[in-house]
Amino acid sequence: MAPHADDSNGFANGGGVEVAPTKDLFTVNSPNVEYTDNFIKTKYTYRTTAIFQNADGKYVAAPKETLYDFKVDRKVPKVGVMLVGWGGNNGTTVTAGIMANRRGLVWETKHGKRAANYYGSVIMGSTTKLGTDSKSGKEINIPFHDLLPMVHPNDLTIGGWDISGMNLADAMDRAKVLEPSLKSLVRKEMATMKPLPSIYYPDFIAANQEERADNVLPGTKASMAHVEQIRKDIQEFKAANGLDKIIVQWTANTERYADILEGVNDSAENLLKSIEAGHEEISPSTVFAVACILEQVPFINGSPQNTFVPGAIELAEKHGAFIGGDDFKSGQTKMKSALVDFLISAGIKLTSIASYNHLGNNDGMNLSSQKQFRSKEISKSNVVDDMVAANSVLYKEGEHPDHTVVIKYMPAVGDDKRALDEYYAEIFLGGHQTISIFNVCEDSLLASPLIIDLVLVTEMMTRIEWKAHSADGVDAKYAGFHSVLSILSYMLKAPLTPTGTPVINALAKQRAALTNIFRACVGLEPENDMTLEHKLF
Ligand SMILES: NC(=O)c1ccc[n+]([C@@H]2O[C@H](COP(=O)([O-])OP(=O)(O)OC[C@H]3O[C@@H](n4cnc5c(N)ncnc54)[C@H](O)[C@@H]3O)[C@@H](O)[C@H]2O)c1
Ligand SMILES: O=P([O-])([O-])O[C@@H]1[C@@H](O)[C@H](O)[C@@H](O)[C@H](O)[C@@H]1O
Repeated sequence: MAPHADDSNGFANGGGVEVAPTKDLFTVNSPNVEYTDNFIKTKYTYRTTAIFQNADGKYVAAPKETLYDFKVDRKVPKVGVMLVGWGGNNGTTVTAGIMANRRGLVWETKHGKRAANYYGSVIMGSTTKLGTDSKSGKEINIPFHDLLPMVHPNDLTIGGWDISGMNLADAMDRAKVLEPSLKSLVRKEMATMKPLPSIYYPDFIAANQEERADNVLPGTKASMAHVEQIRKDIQEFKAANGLDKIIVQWTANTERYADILEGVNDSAENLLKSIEAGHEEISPSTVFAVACILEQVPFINGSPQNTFVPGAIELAEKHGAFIGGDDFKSGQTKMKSALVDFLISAGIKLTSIASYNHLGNNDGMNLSSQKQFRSKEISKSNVVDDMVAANSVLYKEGEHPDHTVVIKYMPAVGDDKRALDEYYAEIFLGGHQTISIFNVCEDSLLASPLIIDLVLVTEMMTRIEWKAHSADGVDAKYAGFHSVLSILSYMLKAPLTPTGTPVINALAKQRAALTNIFRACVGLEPENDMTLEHKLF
């Protein structure tokens, strides 16, 4: 059914004039949803449960309703993605992958023909339940990408920076990720792509990376000149390609953690002063983040280091710029966040997690250096904290499973990481359950779809605004979501959240948050899977 035109208070009155149906896969017929040529406007009742504790310590639960107005810009812009570390395994793989999809390529492998796809992308490869068929009662599921007017990855323009000046065809060969038959089909176009020179502060990544650093800007410490050069690169890339919007992602090497120093990077003002002064504790990734924030371009960190020092977060909030991170959640950890959620929510007391992997790509070589490994060890270890803390039946205050993370560099296996995990748990009457998993992850083929999802969701968030709904029609101003995009957590190992807010790592909860926030933007209730229509008759 086509939507209705709005009435005086800006929302459909259910009896207005029909407007032309949109080209979207679906429309929502509701008095709380209005479609115009440019916007979807919804009046949304956000229902939660407020908990109070009375004098004798008992909880009192009270349903709570908060009214919001959401506004979605339906115009899909022309979007550019600039990758820091473009010449790496992920960067070359995601570039070739989008190229292959755009051209509908099919190539020969030893297992027969293979066609380009977006498997592993939650936005492009999964579906979401829209609702229940009013006649048959069957679930109606739609491609996740159709839930909101999102950019299509085939339409993305890709560029970026690398400390290695190798063109993307040669870098693709260096990465050793893709089949030769596929590489031959994209080689010509990839060879025309050359990363922009980048900033390189040797102390932040492993010394074994030095030999590829032949494409660097002058200076080995932070400087405003570096910030301005990155901003200029962004502006020129946007203009040269006729783009409406740019998203920047860090898929460069894992850096060591930066020390959080009072007066240096603890506030926006101090961080800018420190960059001006060339302080040696400011990392390349933080300089990129500052440049993007000042350029009002979203910056996403796909690596585990603490790019977003307190000063960077404050700067983003001050400028209303989007940031997100940290560390793509591609294989071993993604599985962990689902398995731990299953075990603990099933009342099984997980007591030990051993996560070992070895890999032979350049990332693995960089991680063979202890300081860079430590960044990864942190992001891979914290992923169970919320699930353990939520279950006081199994775990006493402060109690948690043993958890060890080991990563070894074994050049022979290249990008095909071998992950060996053991989950050991206590079960009924003193029994034990041991789950051992051997998992070969082709790391870059798992991470590249996440790079795409992070771009699509981040870009969509730049077109969503909200305000508190006021019944008396007082026109509060629309605003964007908080600068720290915690909605991205499904794609990330160590989700960055607004200061003081909880970190959710449980994979199902992360996906539900993404789904239901997008559903709210078209005026639909959260999916709860109660299916009472199939239980009460
Ligand atoms: N592939 C995965 O499964 C996966 C999963 C989670 C996180 N990550 C993270 O993503 C990042 C990239 O992974 P990868 O496998 O592509 O690594 P890679 O080593 O193949 O690529 C990193 C690229 O970054 C470049 N680089 C390093 N410092 C730079 C700088 N200051 N500016 C610009 N370029 C710079 C390197 O030259 C290299 O080309 C790593 O930090 C890795 O930990 C990867
Ligand atoms: O996402 P995930 O498979 O848990 O973690 C991976 C690690 O196991 C791997 O050693 C590292 O090189 C990748 O960058 C990635 O972080």
